[in-house]
Amino acid sequence: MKDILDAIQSPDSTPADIAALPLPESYRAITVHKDETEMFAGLETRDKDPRKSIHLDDVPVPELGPGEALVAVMASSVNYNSVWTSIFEPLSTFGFLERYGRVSDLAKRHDLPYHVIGSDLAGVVLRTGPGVNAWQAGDEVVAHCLSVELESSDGHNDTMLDPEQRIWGFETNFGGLAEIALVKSNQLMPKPDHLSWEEAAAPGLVNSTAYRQLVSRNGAGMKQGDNVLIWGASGGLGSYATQFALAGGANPICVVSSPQKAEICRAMGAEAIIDRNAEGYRFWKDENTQDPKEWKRFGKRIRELTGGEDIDIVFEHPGRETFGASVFVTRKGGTITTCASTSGYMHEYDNRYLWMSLKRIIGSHFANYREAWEANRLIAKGRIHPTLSKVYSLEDTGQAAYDVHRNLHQGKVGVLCLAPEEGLGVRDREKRAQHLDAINRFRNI
Ligand SMILES: C/C=C/C(=O)SCCNC(=O)CCNC(=O)[C@H](O)C(C)(C)COP(=O)(O)OP(=O)(O)OC[C@H]1O[C@@H](n2cnc3c(N)ncnc32)[C@H](O)[C@@H]1OP(=O)(O)O
Ligand SMILES: NC(=O)C1=CN([C@@H]2O[C@H](COP(=O)(O)OP(=O)(O)OC[C@H]3O[C@@H](n4cnc5c(N)ncnc54)[C@H](OP(=O)(O)O)[C@@H]3O)[C@@H](O)[C@H]2O)C=CC1
Repeated sequence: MKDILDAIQSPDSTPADIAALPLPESYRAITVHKDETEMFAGLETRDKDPRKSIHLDDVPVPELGPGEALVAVMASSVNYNSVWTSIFEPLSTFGFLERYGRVSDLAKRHDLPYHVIGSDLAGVVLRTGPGVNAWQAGDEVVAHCLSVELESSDGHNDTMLDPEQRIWGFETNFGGLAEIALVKSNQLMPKPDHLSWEEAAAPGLVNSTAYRQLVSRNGAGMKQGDNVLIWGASGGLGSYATQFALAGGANPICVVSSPQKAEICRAMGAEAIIDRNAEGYRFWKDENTQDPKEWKRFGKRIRELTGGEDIDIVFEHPGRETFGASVFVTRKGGTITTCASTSGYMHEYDNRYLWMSLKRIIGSHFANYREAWEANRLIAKGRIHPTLSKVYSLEDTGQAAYDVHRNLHQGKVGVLCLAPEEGLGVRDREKRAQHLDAINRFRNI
């Protein structure tokens, strides 16, 4: 692995040099173990500790198949899906690997007693499989996390609709929180050249998801002037949704839970900010009963911030706790677009406010190939910026996942895999200098 790192870091290395490097037999990877899926049985969700289930193991390098690439991972990032994997909720991800393993002989590689997790990477292509022409050894890349087979016509207009659609590193094995990752070559995209490895690895999953959910016609199709309510506006998804709203001429109404997070939103350029903690909204009176008076108080606050207007688009992901309020505060004909249910997936809302006011709920999930590419292009052009706050070593990934699970983090949390330190991998210093403040906005808060 040292030879690989030396070659990547040497300015004299050619693609042929990288292609000629022998692959190691094994590599260090963040895993969860199949024989531990019951380890948290009986505990409350918040008490399930990713530091106990996440391991750093030496695992064999997987066989490379047609249309695939092996990538030396310089840096990765923690996504909430790795938190779900590590607490075995809502399902153990080993069920996904078993199901994938039944698809073909090649897919059987993924069905193992350990799961190498992680759905983001920035790194360097080491090897490509038969049929890969667009990428070669030595290319500096990021990878989006959409894995599809594309053998059914269902996915030919929108690759997210492929019946064999999976999230790499969550529903497949050999993910990005590791020194080497296995991807389909169609997941590869050029690494933004003004960013370091860890900055480039941070946006992928959440930026692409926010792009489809908010901007794309497959999601809410946001337009100029829209009032967009963004839950968790300084979190992983929200920090990109806020940037898309601002860059697209919309008006983000940012919901956060602390003065520091409010300050981050202000620094991004948002003006309408609600501190849900300071204002003490309690949308649920008890576990089974919502309080419409609280929805109204929340809606009144939104009207104060918008000069009397209601919400055109709600960017939803907290789920059960907020969904009733989200449906209520949306304007006539408006849209609630949801990609998750962090606080619980059995939602409850007053349907009269949906049908009588002709509102729409749109389900959104990651992004198709093209949307992921467009979202990455905006990062590469310096129109949207990474929101990296803190960087951990591969050894400390369990702690990084714990921080995200406990909502102790800001924006995105990075992980160094092969990169020996932060700040490496920047190729275009001039472009970087133009955007330096924005790139560092979330750092060390
Ligand atoms: C990019 C990052 C993203 C994120 O972070 S997202 C957040 C993390 N992700 C999650 O939390 C999602 C985790 N996934 C899940 O919870 C589950 O993945 C689903 C609930 C989405 C699906 O459940 P399942 O059990 O995997 O599949 P079924 O579709 O419920 O299939 C079970 C059986 O039900 C049958 N079935 C499905 N639809 C119908 C129908 N319309 N009518 C009759 N039967 C149906 C199937 O065929 C199958 O059957 P048979 O067990 O016999 O094979
Ligand atoms: N379907 C898909 O493609 C994707 C789904 N997801 C899912 O989306 C969810 C969020 O992911 P991500 O943004 O990366 O996570 P983060 O934890 O980084 O951010 C989520 C933010 O939501 C806010 N929040 C959390 N709980 C609540 C609550 N009960 N009520 C109101 N606000 C809350 C918090 O902000 P604050 O405390 O400041 O209010 C938090 O910072 C996860 O469940 C994840 O699995 C993520 C990416 C893709």
